[in-house]
Amino acid sequence: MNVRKFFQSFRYAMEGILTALKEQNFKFHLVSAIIVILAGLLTGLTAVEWSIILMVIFLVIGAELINTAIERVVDLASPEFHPIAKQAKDVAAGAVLVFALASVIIGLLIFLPKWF
Ligand SMILES: Nc1ncnc2c1ncn2[C@@H]1O[C@H](COP(=O)(O)OP(=O)(O)OP(=O)(O)O)[C@@H](O)[C@H]1O
Repeated sequence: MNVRKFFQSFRYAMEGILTALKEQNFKFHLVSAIIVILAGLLTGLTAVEWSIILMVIFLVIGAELINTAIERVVDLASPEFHPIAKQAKDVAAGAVLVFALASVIIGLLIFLPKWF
């Protein structure tokens, strides 16, 4: 195993995350994640509940990263307006929305019984 190459790939992945950080939607997901983690700390969650909450947070952020990558590739391949380019971007955005909706439902299922 080439350790140097492994760490270089890690650095590139971190650069990708920093690039996506400039996206408004990515910032929104990060702030939401911080609020949910603070709410979890204040509420008190079991290990299983923390695992589920952290999993959905990372899934939404991962989906947003893939969405940003798709946006960039579409912009590169189709700088001019094209209906297929629109479909690609909108479907990718739809995927993030599906993950985000699932995370909201899961969050409510975990937090609401503890609060009320
Ligand atoms: N090259 C394109 N061809 C066709 N439709 C596009 C193209 N670029 C963006 N769109 C569409 O225009 C709408 C608005 O896109 P907008 O520019 O606000 O965001 P985005 O391009 O999807 O993301 P970002 O601005 O973060 O790169 C969306 O429905 C998107 O799919």
